[in-house]
Amino acid sequence: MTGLTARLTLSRGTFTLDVDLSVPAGTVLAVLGPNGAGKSTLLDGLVGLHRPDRGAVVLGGRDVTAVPVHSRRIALLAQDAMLFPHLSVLDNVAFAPRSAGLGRATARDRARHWLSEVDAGALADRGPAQLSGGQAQRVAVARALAGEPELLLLDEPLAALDVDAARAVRGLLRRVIRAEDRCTVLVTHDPLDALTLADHVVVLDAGRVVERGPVRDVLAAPRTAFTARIAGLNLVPGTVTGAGLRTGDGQVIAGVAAADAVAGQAGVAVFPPSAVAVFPAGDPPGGSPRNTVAATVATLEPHGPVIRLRTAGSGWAADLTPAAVAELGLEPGVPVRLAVKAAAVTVHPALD
Ligand SMILES: Nc1ncnc2c1ncn2[C@@H]1O[C@H](COP(=O)(O)OP(=O)(O)OP(=O)(O)O)[C@@H](O)[C@H]1O
Repeated sequence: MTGLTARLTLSRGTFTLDVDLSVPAGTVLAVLGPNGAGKSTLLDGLVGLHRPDRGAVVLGGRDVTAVPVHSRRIALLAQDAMLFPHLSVLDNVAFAPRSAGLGRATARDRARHWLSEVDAGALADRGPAQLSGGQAQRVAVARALAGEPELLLLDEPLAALDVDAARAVRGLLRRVIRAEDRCTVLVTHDPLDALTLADHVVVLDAGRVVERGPVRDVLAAPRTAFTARIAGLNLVPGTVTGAGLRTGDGQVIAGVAAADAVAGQAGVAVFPPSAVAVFPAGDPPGGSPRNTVAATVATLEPHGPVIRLRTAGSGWAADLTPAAVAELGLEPGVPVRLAVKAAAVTVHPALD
């Protein structure tokens, strides 16, 4: 197969990473996971900074497991641009083709091409110290691509940028990272990056892949609490019933079952915080059929234009307007009743 296939078992102290993945050429795989899940360790294993205890990294049909880092045709774009401070922007970008043996003039031509691809042609003669964070990251993208890697690794490439610069570089990456003869692995904390940049996603937890699939499928129907949280969704585990789901403590949540949910088997009820209404404690809401649960406000945090309330007890999240927060007198410790309409809840089979 062209593209990347990797089976890696490698240890770091008491931590073990044990994953297999494949990234067809021309596609982008996002890697999501909580802190300490093993995302950096995975990248180190792919780059060759860490020899696996077992397994193999096969890139474009070549087994590169024993190939030194610099000969693997892999480029890494990290959170910080890490440009060489003593070289001009142009020579930073020309560095990889120079290292690959191209003459100075040809390498510079290629660097100019990539700088223009990332809309940074006008920066060619500047030094790295004269660039904004967003400009430096643009140049770093050009530098990564100028080496014509078979595998491009992106390690939280937008994490150090402010919102506007992140948006611009995300758009740029969308435009340039996909190429027929290259595959890309993107490590990110942001589901938006996965949604906008990647075809497939794997979710790592404690060194193992706990979810994988097309990005939209995984984020729309997360099967683990971590994915539900980063996708911004509520997720309640339990057992699938004819009418929805029964939780471990006997609560029944009415919902719409996905086609592959089987009554009696493990499942998860999934619903967005925007579908959760908040009422004063003990005030049962009327109207259409709703699931209600007693809870206590744990945190209130701005989430775009709304306030995201998280509760202790049920752990559900709800989105409210600042006016509603004021009107209900919500603050940590206040008891509330949460309600979600059955029609807003979908029940999916769980992994285990
Ligand atoms: N040099 C090391 N020696 C021993 N253990 C390590 C070393 N580096 C990392 N670890 C451990 O390996 C595990 C995975 O770490 P890793 O950095 O790969 O996670 P991550 O998913 O990239 O986390 P983050 O999102 O915080 O960057 C963690 O438990 C970490 O403590």
